[in-house]
Amino acid sequence: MADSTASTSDTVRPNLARRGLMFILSSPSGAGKTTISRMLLDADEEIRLSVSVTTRPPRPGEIDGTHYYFVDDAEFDRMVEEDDFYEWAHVFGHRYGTPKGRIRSALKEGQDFLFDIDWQGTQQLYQKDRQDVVSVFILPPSLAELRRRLESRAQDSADVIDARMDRARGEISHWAEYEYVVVNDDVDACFEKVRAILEAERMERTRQTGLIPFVRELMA
Ligand SMILES: Nc1nc2c(ncn2[C@@H]2O[C@H](COP(=O)(O)OP(=O)(O)O)[C@@H](O)[C@H]2O)c(=O)[nH]1
Ligand SMILES: Nc1ncnc2c1ncn2[C@@H]1O[C@H](COP(=O)(O)OP(=O)(O)O)[C@@H](O)[C@H]1O
Repeated sequence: MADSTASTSDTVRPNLARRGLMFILSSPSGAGKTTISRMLLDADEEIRLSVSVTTRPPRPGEIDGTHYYFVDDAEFDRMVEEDDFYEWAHVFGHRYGTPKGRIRSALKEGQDFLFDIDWQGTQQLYQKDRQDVVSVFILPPSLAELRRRLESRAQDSADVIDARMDRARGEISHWAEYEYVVVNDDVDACFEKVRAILEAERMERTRQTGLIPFVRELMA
């Protein structure tokens, strides 16, 4: 996590304090956002996944509390009533939501969060917290390749894959609401591009709260 350890030594690079950011990755289902998210979480210690709550059943290999918090409809209703969500939406006949947790206070301390959420959630986060959001939309190289990936993942029935393909055009139509758009053709190349966006956004001037005292000292 970033902290303010500006050193007086000329040889030590200061690690300036900064606000964390809310890094959103969205894509039509199957384009690869889960894959890219996991690569980013493995490679980068400063970003943490915002684990969503969902009413959809777990897929093989998904762990409760790690990939999602899996709840039933009654529990989701209770959380909505108690205003526990930052945002929530209906997707593919299930409900998905971002629990509030301690996101706001952690952002102030320089913690970055990764959000694997859809365009509806992205719009809600923009409305609530414009300054901290960075949004990336991932496109598949073609619709034929999108179907191939959904089939190769082998976790959905043929009906569910058809439904996801039907929805893909609708999801892609939201591409222009995102700041960055990356085509996921080669997965390593896509990952490097997404990582470069994150690195650049961390250096955005207004996010670097440690700059003012640092520059003041430089000029003193
Ligand atoms: N708005 C919103 N969307 C979410 C949330 N969590 C997941 N989603 C989206 O719900 C959609 C379906 O997710 P999932 O069932 O895991 O299937 P996927 O499309 O293969 O990732 C994806 O577009 C996710 O980005 C959330 O907390 N809020
Ligand atoms: N660039 C790529 N080339 C080939 N296969 C990919 C690529 N990116 C992801 N995949 C595969 O496509 C499938 C869907 O990817 P996933 O990350 O689950 O998508 P999403 O989270 O967007 O639904 C997975 O089996 C994944 O391993």
